[in-house]
Amino acid sequence: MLTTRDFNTFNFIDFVRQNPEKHDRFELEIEQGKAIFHDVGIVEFVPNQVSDQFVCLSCGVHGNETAPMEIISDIVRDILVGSQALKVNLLILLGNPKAMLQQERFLEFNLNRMFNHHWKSYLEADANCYEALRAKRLEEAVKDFFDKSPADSRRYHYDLHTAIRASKHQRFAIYPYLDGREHKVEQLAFMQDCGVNTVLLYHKASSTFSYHTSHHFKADAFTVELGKVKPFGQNNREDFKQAESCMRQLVASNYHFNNDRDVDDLNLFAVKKELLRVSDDSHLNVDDDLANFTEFEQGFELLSDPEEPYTVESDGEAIVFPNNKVPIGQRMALLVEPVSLG
Ligand SMILES: O=C(O)CCC(=O)N[C@@H](CCC(=O)O)C(=O)O
Ligand SMILES: [Zn+2]
Repeated sequence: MLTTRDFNTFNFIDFVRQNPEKHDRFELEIEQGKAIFHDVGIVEFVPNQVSDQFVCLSCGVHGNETAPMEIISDIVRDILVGSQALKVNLLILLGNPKAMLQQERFLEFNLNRMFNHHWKSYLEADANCYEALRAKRLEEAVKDFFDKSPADSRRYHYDLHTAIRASKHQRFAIYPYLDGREHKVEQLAFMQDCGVNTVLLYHKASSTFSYHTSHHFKADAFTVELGKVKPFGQNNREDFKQAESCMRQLVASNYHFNNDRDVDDLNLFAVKKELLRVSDDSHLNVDDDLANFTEFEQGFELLSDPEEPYTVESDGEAIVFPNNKVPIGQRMALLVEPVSLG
């Protein structure tokens, strides 16, 4: 149990490390409101003054993506201490505690392919599947949180990640499919302010966390890739300064979303095609360390497969998230092309 004395030295990552399985729910009165420790890696902050903003910040959905966890841990400590203003309803999530303990992307299955209720089929196959149980728990947590938000309130979810490999665009975000709703200039401008100069517009429903909250709660949601995967303690926090500062402004209700902003400098891409593993023989003909957004020339056989190979159709098609180590049926890469806002 925590006491006020511990706040200055509180480290959210260590706290999760010490209680990776389960802990009882407990509440703390803090100067700025209330902190509710619902479960492992699930903390809600309720500000003293009623707010119509409901912000969810998640990190560690992949256990080896350490920089966002370090940032969120510092924000949690500073709210507890009182040096970070708390003016919004805030839900903090550390996605995959057990994978975090091992600094692995996941234990058995990719947690970020289990949202939008996809965990159900994994639980049917194995009732103890850790990642499926965790996806279910995280879905409950965001539901309980956003269900408290009145219809006319603002809901946000930024799911913070780092990518496996380098990227031609150092920071980029995925704007999940909006089921026909319009992309918001204010959100793209927020990404720009976070130091994210590239946004990928997703083309269909998916099983990611950001699509889940966007779809079910109409949250303004993004998966944000803030840099490259590194072990704990080896992240250069300067590289993440802009994003951290924007998240802190959001929590303090000091960030002003503006739909009149100019986002012409942003690189926008749309998904042209998802390359799926269709058989054991599916193989991407790229180096493991190929940078995200690398472009290819027409005619290059990018994906070899006896049944469904893929040859680049036009110059300039670029690849994002290439991964030869995914199970059959999952995406091996995204093929993207530049677009402008319609
Ligand atoms: O670097 C990689 O190959 C993967 C980085 C990562 O974890 N990306 C997310 C993107 C989620 C989305 O499409 O919104 C993921 O693959 O889960
Ligand atoms: Zn990730």
